[in-house]
Amino acid sequence: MLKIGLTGGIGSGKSTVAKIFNTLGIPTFDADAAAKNIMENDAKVKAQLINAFGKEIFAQNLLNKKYLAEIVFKDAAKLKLLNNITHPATIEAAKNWIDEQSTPYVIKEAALLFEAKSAGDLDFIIGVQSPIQLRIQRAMRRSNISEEAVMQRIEKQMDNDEKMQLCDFVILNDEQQALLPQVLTLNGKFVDNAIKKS
Ligand SMILES: CC(C)(COP(=O)(O)OP(=O)(O)OC[C@H]1O[C@@H](n2cnc3c(N)ncnc32)[C@H](O)[C@@H]1O)[C@@H](O)C(=O)NCCC(=O)NCCS
Ligand SMILES: Nc1ncnc2c1ncn2[C@@H]1O[C@H](COP(=O)(O)OP(=O)(O)OP(=O)(O)O)[C@@H](O)[C@H]1O
Repeated sequence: MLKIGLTGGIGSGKSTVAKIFNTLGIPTFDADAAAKNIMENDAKVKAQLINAFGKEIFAQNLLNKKYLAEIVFKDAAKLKLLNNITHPATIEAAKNWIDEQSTPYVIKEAALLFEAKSAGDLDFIIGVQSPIQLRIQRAMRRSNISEEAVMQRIEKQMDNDEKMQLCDFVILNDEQQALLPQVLTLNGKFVDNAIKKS
């Protein structure tokens, strides 16, 4: 089975592209959602988080995302501490999930594939590219945060041009080019490749 990574900066449209693959019957793993699930439900991770950031980051067992985001995206050392707690468990969850799938290929969607050094296990990586102004507007609207807060996150991610150069394929999500034909072309390539590999 082929393992395909799907990455891109904040607001680039990764989840939107992942949904299209999903409608074609391709299973997709969402690393952001998995990380949140682990943070709220894995007792060991939860204890490490409380130890690092205080019990205030949980309210009635739910992660107070706004509060935690305000702490970590302002402070590189605290973000590193958070990443060191969440990334190994999320990478492990992705591996376990991939082992359970049986389609010709699967998609792992993660904003930080390269930053978290989890790209090595994948056969191909798709990057989703969007103009920076669109990304900022989408992220502001989607998460109800300020432009400054979006910029703080962008500064913590790998330079976008560098990220796209590391990808095998790039999908352009500029709201001019249609996404579906781009996804269908890649789907054809991956199915062919999976057949050759088997
Ligand atoms: C800090 C948290 C609580 C903020 O939650 P919030 O709902 O506001 O954002 P969400 O998780 O939906 O992320 C939105 C986008 O922010 C960016 N982002 C998230 N975490 C990080 C990070 N550690 N470093 C850089 N950018 C990040 C990504 O582009 C992501 O797609 C949350 O992002 C988190 O728990 N992050 C740590 C886990 C993690 O690394 N997730 C990403 C796995 S790829
Ligand atoms: N082509 C598009 N046309 C219209 N809206 C779009 C398009 N692509 C993305 N969006 C919107 O922009 C927002 C961000 O998109 P999406 O969640 O897919 O990005 P993402 O890369 O997964 O973001 P993040 O890293 O911030 O989680 C969403 O509200 C989505 O509906």
